[in-house]
This record gives sequence, structure tokens and C-alpha cells, in this order.
Amino acid sequence: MVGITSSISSGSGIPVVDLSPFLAAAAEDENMAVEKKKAMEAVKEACSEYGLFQIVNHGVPTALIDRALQLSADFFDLPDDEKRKFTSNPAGGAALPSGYNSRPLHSPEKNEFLLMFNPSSPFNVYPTNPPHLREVMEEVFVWLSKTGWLMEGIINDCLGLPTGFLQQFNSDRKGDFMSVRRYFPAAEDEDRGLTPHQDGNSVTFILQDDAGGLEVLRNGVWIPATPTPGSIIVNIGDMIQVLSNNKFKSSMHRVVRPKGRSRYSFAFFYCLPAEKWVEPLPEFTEKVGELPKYRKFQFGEYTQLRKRDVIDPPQRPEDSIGITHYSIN
Ligand SMILES: O=C(O)CCC(=O)C(=O)O
Ligand SMILES: [Fe+2]
Repeated sequence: MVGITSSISSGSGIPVVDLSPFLAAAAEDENMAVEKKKAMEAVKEACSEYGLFQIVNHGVPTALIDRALQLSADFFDLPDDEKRKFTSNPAGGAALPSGYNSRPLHSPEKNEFLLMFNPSSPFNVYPTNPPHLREVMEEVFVWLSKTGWLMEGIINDCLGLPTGFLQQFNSDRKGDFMSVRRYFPAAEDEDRGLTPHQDGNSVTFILQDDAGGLEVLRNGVWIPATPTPGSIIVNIGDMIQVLSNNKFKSSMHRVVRPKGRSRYSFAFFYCLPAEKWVEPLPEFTEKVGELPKYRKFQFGEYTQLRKRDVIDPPQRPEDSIGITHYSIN
């Protein structure tokens, strides 16, 4: 089936979009053009209503996704001493410490993670156990970079921007990173995995196992991103919201830890390079007679401000720095 859109009735809670009409292998016939149009409408609705949706037939091999999640679980199952051997020296130069880390004990969020940057980056610290985890993480990184390029092209067209504009605007891949995570089972009185937040980047891609727990806020209601085998979650980040002057929505999402089992996920952050200046594009401001909703800023400045949230998380989510920091009222 091609180009399906669904809403809450899909059973997965969030919209599902089939990307096969956009893949290079898709035949350029009339039928495919219709399917492409339908899929575009689905993405448009998903980006303006939810900011978070699932994609299927995206080109990333399902076997790779399953293997990656399994190997990460094998790693996180190792004793703490063993995992700590793969933690970077904070003086390494990366914006965040690469390799293994866990949230500070006082954090309201309860998870541990492995952070990696572009495979060619000298900052990366990889576990040697399980032996194939490194190569699988690198493969996932490369695949999701391709998905990022594809998705930014689709978002670009859905926003009605000149062909290839976003991909050109964001063609430098040095700022991307990936977080491989384990969420511990919920305690009797406490189930926070990730507190409600919006992602500060362009687009995030999430691979999740079958535990569930990721939720998106829509019209005041938390909607589950129920796992569908082989699917990838697409999350619109703050940069798309700013560039589109709020036409597309940076989703408010959270992770609630499931009871009785751990949850494993990969989150790949498709970013902008730090030096890039960002502001609402003229297509959504002066060309349509609208005032910009954000002032101009450098992406790197915003990520530096947000870094504090990761290293020293505030007790209340409302104390986090978010995109409203740049709002023009
Ligand atoms: O692990 C997940 O499912 C979500 C991760 C996430 O939202 C984030 O890292 O910003
Ligand atoms: Fe997030």
C-alpha cells in the first residue's frame, strides 16, 4: 500500500506516511504521481498538526534497525564498570561528551545513553563489546543521514519552497549526532524517561523497540507513538518551526517509562552547522505580509544555551531554554 495517511484511527496514535513514492526506485508513472501527492498532503498535515509522525518504506533496512536495537540492549546490559570504560574525556572538544553516559543522579529523567557524532569525527568513543555495535551504529548513522536529506527535501516541497532550497541551506553535515538510549523500567511512583520537550534541531529520527512510551502532545492530549515494526519516527524540530514562521510545528514530546521492562531507542539529530544563522524565511513573512515570530540567531548559540539542560537538568521543564527565547512578541 502506498501513500496512506492515517490519524488516530490508524491504531498507532500518530500519522503514518509511506515514503515509497519518494524513493529513487519509484516508477515515474501517473499512478505514482498521485501517490506522491497524497503522501505530500499527509506530511503537510502531520507537520502542521502533530510535528511527530511515523514513516514506513523509508529505505532503511528493517533488519539493520532490529539488529541495532538488540546490540544496544546487549551493551546496556553490561555492568556499569564495563560501560564506563567507553566514556569520553570531556576535554575532547565535542560539544557534548561522546561515548557512554547516564543522566546525573539528581536528574528527573532516568536514562543512560551512548552519544556519537559523524563516523569520521575524531571525538567518537565506541564500545568494543558487543563487537559489532560500532559498525552497526555507524551504518545507522549513515542511513539516517540519507533519510534526513530525503525528509528535508519532502518538507521543503510541502512548505512550497523552491526545489532543493532546504537541502542546500542545510548541506553541511558536521553538526549531526545520535543518542543511543536505554530507559529503565518505571518505578512504582516515578515513570519519567524524558520530560516534555521540543528538539532544538532541524529534524530528529527515532528508532524504538516495541516497549512504547514515546508520546506527543496534541491539543492538550498526550498521544502515544505506538511502535510499528520497521517504522521510523520523524520529529520536527525548532529550526523547521522557525524557518517556516510556525507553519510547521516543533512537537512537544516526552517518554514515559514502561513498567516491568527497559525501553531502547536511537535518536538521530539532523542539525544545522553551528555557525548557520536562522530566521523565518521571507516566504512566510514579508512575501505573505506576516511579521516574523522569531529574531535572527546562530544555531550554535542556541545549542550552547540548551546544553545546560543536558549537563545540569533543571528540576522543572519550564526552566529549560526553548525556542521562545528568540520569540518576538
Ligand atoms: O527515545 C525516544 O524515543 C525519544 C528521544 C527524544 O525525544 C530526544 O532524545 O530528544
Ligand atoms: Fe526529543
